[in-house]
Amino acid sequence: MERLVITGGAKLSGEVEVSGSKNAALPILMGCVLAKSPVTLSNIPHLKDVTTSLQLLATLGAQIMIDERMNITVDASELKDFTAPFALVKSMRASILVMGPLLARFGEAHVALPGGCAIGSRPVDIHIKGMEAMGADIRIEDGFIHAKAKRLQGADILMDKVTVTGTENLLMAAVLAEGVTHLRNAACEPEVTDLAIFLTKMGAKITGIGTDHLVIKGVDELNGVDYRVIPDRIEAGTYLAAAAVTGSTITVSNVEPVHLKAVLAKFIEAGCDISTSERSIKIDCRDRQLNPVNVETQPYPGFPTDMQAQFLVMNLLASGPGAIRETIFENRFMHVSELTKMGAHIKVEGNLAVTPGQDRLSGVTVKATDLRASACLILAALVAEGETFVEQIYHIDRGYELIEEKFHRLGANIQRLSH
Ligand SMILES: CC(=O)N[C@H]1[C@@H](OP(=O)(O)OP(=O)(O)OC[C@H]2O[C@@H](n3ccc(=O)[nH]c3=O)[C@H](O)[C@@H]2O)O[C@H](CO)[C@@H](O)[C@@H]1O
Ligand SMILES: C=C(OP(=O)(O)O)C(=O)O
Repeated sequence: MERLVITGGAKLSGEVEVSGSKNAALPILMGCVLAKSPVTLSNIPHLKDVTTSLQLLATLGAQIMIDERMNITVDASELKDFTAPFALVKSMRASILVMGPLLARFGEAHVALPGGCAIGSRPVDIHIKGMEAMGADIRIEDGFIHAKAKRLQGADILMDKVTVTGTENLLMAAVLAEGVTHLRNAACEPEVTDLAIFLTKMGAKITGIGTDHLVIKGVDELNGVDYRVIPDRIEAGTYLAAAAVTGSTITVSNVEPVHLKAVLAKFIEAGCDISTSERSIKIDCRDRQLNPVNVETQPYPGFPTDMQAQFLVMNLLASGPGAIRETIFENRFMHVSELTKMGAHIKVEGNLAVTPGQDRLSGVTVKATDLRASACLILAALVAEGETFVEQIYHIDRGYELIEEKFHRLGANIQRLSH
């Protein structure tokens, strides 16, 4: 079992380049199923979830080619299978995103039900209801969602909750449907927008991109394109938080600062100096103690739930009491018990995590429980006294490309151990 060992206390410096966005790459990879000719994607991060997506596409019969610059070509012109097996869906919930494209183009999809995940129950009822509203016949049997439709029909869909993958799945279903679809209360995350722009380049007719009301006029077919995926705003935010907790100054490059507006506002409130240029963000937190901040997670453009764990570590080390309220997922404080092992004082009441503020943590052995929990344990380890061993790091490999190399280049004392 691989694990990370981190010796705390090093200051960070220099520049780190952010990889392509996981949460944009995954729906766009699934969106390749919609095209009659090959799609070539660049800035795709080298991550476990991307490998799983490519395995899924290959299982369906797509041809995959990867060139020496890591551009990925997906040729889904002829697919022979419409089933997403449990083995793949269980390791990556985003596999559900193959349902909309398969149903829209081939009239058939069989997708294993995604299991309960560490951060909450994460149902897919909104995806299913939306596709039913578009005329799909859906049955759940033997742990699979079986969906069929002659041709999906445009519909007026008001989603009960703001759901990122729900919006993406229904958007991909709608682009080849007959007639006009309205997706109301749609998620506005930059990753949804990136998918919509990608689909538009393939020939889809979508208006309202970037708003909570998407209007899609179905077309008969979509064609392959070359497309570059946006940078990962959560990876960028994680490195900025690492600089904040270690009292360092670093520059994060290949980033879209506008995607991090709510997050940057909280860094500034925490007392960090932030300066942005078109594609980079510089943070300077030298010679100061962080101010505590109050954070409430919200759909975009609000503060992202995927940055909540990292800000909890910032609050831990702040000069006074701070509070983090998680409103998106009902069980996203799994990192709290691991941080407590490191000497953290955190009181959780329902969806609120309150920290009094403290100035030291101790290195121990901790377990990563989910992707962003693993990131926050690394941040805590960077400041802890002594060595911290982070176990179950397969979680982190789902979402952070070359994490120990990137941190090492910034000056952190971090190593991957294979035993
Ligand atoms: C691959 C990907 O893009 N993952 C992101 C996506 O997850 P994901 O798309 O799974 O998260 P959602 O936006 O769907 O979830 C938001 C809330 O809606 C609920 N819900 C969702 C769908 C549904 O059919 N019914 C329902 O009740 C969920 O349980 C949750 O409470 O958005 C989350 C919220 O920004 C991020 O944390 C994840 O990193
Ligand atoms: C929760 C996350 O991912 P996923 O939806 O793929 O589990 C995440 O990226 O923080």
